[in-house]
Amino acid sequence: MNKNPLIVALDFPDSEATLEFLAHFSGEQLYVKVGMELYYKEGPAVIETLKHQGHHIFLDLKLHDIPNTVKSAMKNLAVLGVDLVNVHAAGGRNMMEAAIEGLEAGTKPGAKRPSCIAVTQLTSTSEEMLHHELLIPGSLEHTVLKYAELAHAAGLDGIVSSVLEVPAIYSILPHSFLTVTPGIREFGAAKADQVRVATPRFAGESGASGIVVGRSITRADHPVEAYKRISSEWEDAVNERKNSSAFIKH
Ligand SMILES: O=C(O)c1cc(=O)[nH]c(=O)n1[C@@H]1O[C@H](COP(=O)(O)O)[C@@H](O)[C@H]1O
Repeated sequence: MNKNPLIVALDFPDSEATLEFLAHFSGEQLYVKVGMELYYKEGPAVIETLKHQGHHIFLDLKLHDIPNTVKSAMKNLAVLGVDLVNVHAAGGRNMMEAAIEGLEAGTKPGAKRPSCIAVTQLTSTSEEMLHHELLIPGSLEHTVLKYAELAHAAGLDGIVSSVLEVPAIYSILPHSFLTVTPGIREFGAAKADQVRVATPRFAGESGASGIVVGRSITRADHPVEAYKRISSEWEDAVNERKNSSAFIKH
């Protein structure tokens, strides 16, 4: 993953709507995320189109199945030549190891294997939901930390969590381990279905490796302005943090 990207979630119904949105950026190469909505409609063709336009791609299909199935599916995803893919850490260590094996098997000779990250607990999950619906006791942070440790032990490149858990993750894992954080909202903006949210500035101050931003940009009246405003808030905070004496280089 390139340094501290702002990843734009292309949560659109089809290629047409996606390309219409990207046209606002007049050829600028972005880091984009293709999720289930778009991929299940358009399949590999949309990945080809986005690659052709020069965008970096996070293919967010959140695999969660038995190890053998995940391994075979990841082999097929690696063939697409995307930059980043993901699984649910709740699938367990064997499943995450199988994901890496599949990606290695599917990566073309000489090409870089896609990075693979594990969703710890969705940013739409609250601690109350964790206890009463998922029946996981203890604090939400503790669960995220345990899943992050498991993902690290399985050889994954990082995790997805909310910004709120990032400092705790880096108290136990190296800074080379990626923390990709959705649930980003500008100050005062509506949370919608997200629970564990943070501003772009707080994400940068907390040491997140990257942020994922969807509706705040894709549904904005002026998407390019929203993108620029959010990315400069994020990048300024990242740079201030790196320049501060408290930042330890790993
Ligand atoms: O894996 C993800 O990208 C993801 C994990 C998570 O815990 N929470 C989460 O919101 N996401 C994705 O990040 C994006 C957030 O969208 P907005 O809430 O519109 O900014 C969506 O595409 C989600 O699918």
